[in-house]
Amino acid sequence: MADFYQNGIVTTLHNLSERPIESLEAELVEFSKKRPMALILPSLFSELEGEALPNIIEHIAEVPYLNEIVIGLDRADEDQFRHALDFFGKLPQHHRVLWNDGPRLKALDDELTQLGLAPKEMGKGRNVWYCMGYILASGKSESVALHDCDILTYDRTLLAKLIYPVANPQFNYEFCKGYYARVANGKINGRVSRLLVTPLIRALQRTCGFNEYLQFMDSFRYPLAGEFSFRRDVLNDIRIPSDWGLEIGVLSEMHRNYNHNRLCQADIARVYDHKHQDLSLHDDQGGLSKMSIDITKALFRKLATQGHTFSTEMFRSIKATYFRIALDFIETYHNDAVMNGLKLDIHNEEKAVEMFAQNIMKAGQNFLENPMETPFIPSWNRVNSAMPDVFARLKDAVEEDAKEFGA
Ligand SMILES: O=C(O)[C@H](O)COP(=O)(O)O
Repeated sequence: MADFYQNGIVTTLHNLSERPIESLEAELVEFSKKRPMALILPSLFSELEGEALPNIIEHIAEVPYLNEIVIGLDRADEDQFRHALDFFGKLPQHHRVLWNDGPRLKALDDELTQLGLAPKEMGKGRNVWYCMGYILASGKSESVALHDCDILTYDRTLLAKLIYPVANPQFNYEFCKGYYARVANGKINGRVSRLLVTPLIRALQRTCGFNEYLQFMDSFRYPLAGEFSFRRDVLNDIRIPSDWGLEIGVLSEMHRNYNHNRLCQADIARVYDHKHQDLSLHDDQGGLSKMSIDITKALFRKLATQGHTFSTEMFRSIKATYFRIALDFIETYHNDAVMNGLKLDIHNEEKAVEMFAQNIMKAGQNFLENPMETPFIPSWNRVNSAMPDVFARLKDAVEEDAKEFGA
């Protein structure tokens, strides 16, 4: 039986019973009358050809409570977009595919670039941002869930549990973050979450002194989960990073905009596995190496907005403190694995920690050299005030694409 502890400052909604999916969904269908629901799927074209997404779509096709599905499609040419329309055409729910590389959405993006309002980097953050804009533009949904398209262990229970906290009209949550055990195929995964994020937050708590934001971040059981849900009004004011700091950035924005009692996390899956990226030991522009630098910079930036000052010496002591804590964590994870009959390769874990430690210095140096650099995409409120017809235009572009390229 799962635990029921509330160890952090954010409410945790656990999996305390094996509640049948039919019973959860029956409730969600009732909720949807008061709070219509949407799902955002940020996807790469390559994921349509992978192992995970076809199964995800089969499951979603069975979901009875969704009012709309918004798919953000990245890295697709015209033929691939046509194929994507066909692929997602299996969904019986109302859905739209945002062809982010198509001429219509590109033209809008170019205009936003001229106003200095477009995302500066390609990637998931940009994709999610346009999907959020589309949800605001369509104005049809009140509660919105978002999850990755590379989940190998997908089951529609994940979606039901993810959206439930923001869908139940008796609950007051504005935002819910998903969590799950990252154990699959006899191994403990989640290298960046386990070996960078948690030990770095603990190291920052030691070096920067008590900080409520760090306590807040430490409350999340899986801070890098790509699954979260929110009420529609969250979308107006959120600023999201376009780099790998997306998940951390979303949590930081929730901390800035809402009281803790409006936020929660929920246990959404018994098992979870996704596509694993390379550690990328020798190239800090790719894989988990780039991810770790972006995440570390996101944490430094947020602390700087809270009045913390940083210097090379400070980063050195953060790195040393991190390193000690992370090595102790490896022992903890190892013992946990052994007791459960799982595998944990200590050598690989230490290699990852050594690289993350170096990347903390790189992120720090980068922060000192470019203190004003920000990967944040402007909020939709700001974009709407600079371009008052932006929502109508975004919606029209998507509709026109659907008309022109659909079957
Ligand atoms: O969640 C994480 O820590 C990263 O996405 C890496 O996950 P992995 O180690 O399971 O590939």
